[in-house]
Amino acid sequence: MRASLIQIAVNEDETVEARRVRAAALVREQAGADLVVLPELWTTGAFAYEEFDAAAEPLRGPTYEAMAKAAGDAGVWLHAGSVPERDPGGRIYNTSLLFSPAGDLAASYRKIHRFGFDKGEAVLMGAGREPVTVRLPETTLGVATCYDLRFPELFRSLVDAGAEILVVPAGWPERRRSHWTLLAQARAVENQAFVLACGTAGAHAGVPQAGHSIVVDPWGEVLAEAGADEEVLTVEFDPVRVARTREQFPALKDRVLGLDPPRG
Ligand SMILES: O=C(O)CCC(=O)C(=O)O
Repeated sequence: MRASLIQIAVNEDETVEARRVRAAALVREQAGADLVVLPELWTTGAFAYEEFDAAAEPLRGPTYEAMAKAAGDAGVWLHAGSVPERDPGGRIYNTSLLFSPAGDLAASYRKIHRFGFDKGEAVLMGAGREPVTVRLPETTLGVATCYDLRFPELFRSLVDAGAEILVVPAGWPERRRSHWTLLAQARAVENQAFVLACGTAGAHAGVPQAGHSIVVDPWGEVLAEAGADEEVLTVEFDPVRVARTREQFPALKDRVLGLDPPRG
């Protein structure tokens, strides 16, 4: 399986529309890949809180249209990253869009864990409730978005639903880059799954982005890692390695569920 992670730069000197056109062209250039991944909120930038309202679009809005066409033109499975989605009631969600190689919507996922504590995304956006997996011909993807990476129980639920490849678009800040790398490896090791984590480059709203998109195998080894700047990270791997790793080192089978509450 060949995957391309498009670590696009999100800078304020480019309009949303210009970046959308550029992202679609970058997706088309990946024809021949099986899976292409874009980062979180790459139209506005994950920290451009003041832009969310103006840039919010319906699920089937301009980003949907551009990405559906690009996936179909390239003939790839496309995780198109996330957009600020405005639902019919006016609420905004951080929603990921996934397309099949025919350009059809295969799934959408509303980010469950919103970042910002008592400000930013956490107050401006609604929270998703439903973990999402997507069945591909040879494997199953489980999806999560940025801050979700800190919540292992979400990833366990994806693995329980059959996920072998965990795809994590993000807009992770440079300031916590060490957490990004560490958590991507931890989610891969504990779930014995591939992790494909695609971040943004550049800087917006005064927040330099970490870049360093990363692909980790089910043994926790880093297969590929991007630098800080805009880059397409391409990697080949065999999803069968997930089943092999889980057979050869069957730690997932040793889970003890439904423990008593702690005493003390
Ligand atoms: O958890 C972090 O450190 C970064 C999270 C984040 O930036 C986000 O979810 O948008």
